[in-house]
Amino acid sequence: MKILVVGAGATGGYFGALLARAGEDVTFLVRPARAAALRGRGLRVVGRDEEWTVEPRLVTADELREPHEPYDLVLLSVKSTGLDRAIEDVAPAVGPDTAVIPLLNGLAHIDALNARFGARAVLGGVAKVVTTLDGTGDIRRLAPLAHLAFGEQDVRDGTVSARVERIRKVLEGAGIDAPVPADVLTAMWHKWVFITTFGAVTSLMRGTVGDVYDTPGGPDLGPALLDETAAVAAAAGHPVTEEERAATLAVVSASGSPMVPSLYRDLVAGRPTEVEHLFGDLTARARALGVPTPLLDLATLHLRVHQRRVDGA
Ligand SMILES: NC(=O)C1=CN([C@@H]2O[C@H](COP(=O)(O)OP(=O)(O)OC[C@H]3O[C@@H](n4cnc5c(N)ncnc54)[C@H](OP(=O)(O)O)[C@@H]3O)[C@@H](O)[C@H]2O)C=CC1
Ligand SMILES: CC(C)(CO)C(=O)C(=O)O
Repeated sequence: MKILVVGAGATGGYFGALLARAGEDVTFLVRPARAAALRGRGLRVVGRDEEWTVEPRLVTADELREPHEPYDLVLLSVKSTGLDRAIEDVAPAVGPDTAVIPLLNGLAHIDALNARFGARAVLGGVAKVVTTLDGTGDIRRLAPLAHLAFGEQDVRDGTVSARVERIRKVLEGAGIDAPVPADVLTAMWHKWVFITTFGAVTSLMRGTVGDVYDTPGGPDLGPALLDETAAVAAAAGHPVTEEERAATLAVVSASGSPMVPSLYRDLVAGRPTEVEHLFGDLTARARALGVPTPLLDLATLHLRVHQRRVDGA
């Protein structure tokens, strides 16, 4: 299977490195600065008990415009802020039989991808990894998750298509946990509920889960935010199960927990965040559905003020 990973950052770099290490035919679409860094030191993954490097095959957008065989699978792993550019850059790689799996959190990218490539090409995807790019460009693995749930967008009953089965085998062969949910769009909604709850708790309070939870009044914030995010999902037709609710609460209600999401890491590092994709979109949908979300609105405003500063406005 010919695989193109768009972006060799925290998520794409990690999944792509696992696939390359397993001997799969993987190429990374990267921009020139990342290409130069990767040519110099390889694609290195470091974690608590691991340190390994693959020599990645690289292609830039200009090179991808040269004639080539279409790819079978594209893993799209850019941040939402780079989505429009990435869609244009990857377009020459997408042929009539190419499957595109996005790893982004949120949901709006599905519409953008459908509009550009047609809904048949685009699968839903939910990535659960805890990775970050460190100052040297290495992929730093912060927790032992390597999970990529995916499936056909129009399936609601867990039916596994032939191409999904083929892709699942390849992912699992590389050590990636690759379940096919009954309804991948619902799974994406539920990850969105989780990440906005977790993102709002930590970003609004500028602290880890433990910092917030261990402060008087702090334990109330996670459940209150989850009530709002889950209410939007339910109104949109994707109610969160009790089990998922409990799983999210367990993450945001943990004394001493050092956990933060990638959104928080971007915020405190002064980088752009995915505020519009994750929070702007969710609160707009809440308005349209008539669901009040005062805490989410506050988190959105907080992140927008940061974004305005980053943009130099
Ligand atoms: N980090 C995590 O633990 C998780 C993140 N996610 C989600 O995954 C998505 C990706 O996040 P993450 O991997 O952390 O982001 P990163 O910023 O670490 O990686 C994105 C990479 O995409 C590259 N890129 C951007 N535009 C292009 C382009 N046009 N062509 C080629 N490369 C491009 C960037 O490279 P350059 O150096 O050129 O800017 C960067 O290396 C987000 O939506 C995030 O919310 C989901 C689960 C976990
Ligand atoms: C919380 C986590 C790590 C789960 O995959 C995530 O999606 C993020 O940090 O953006």
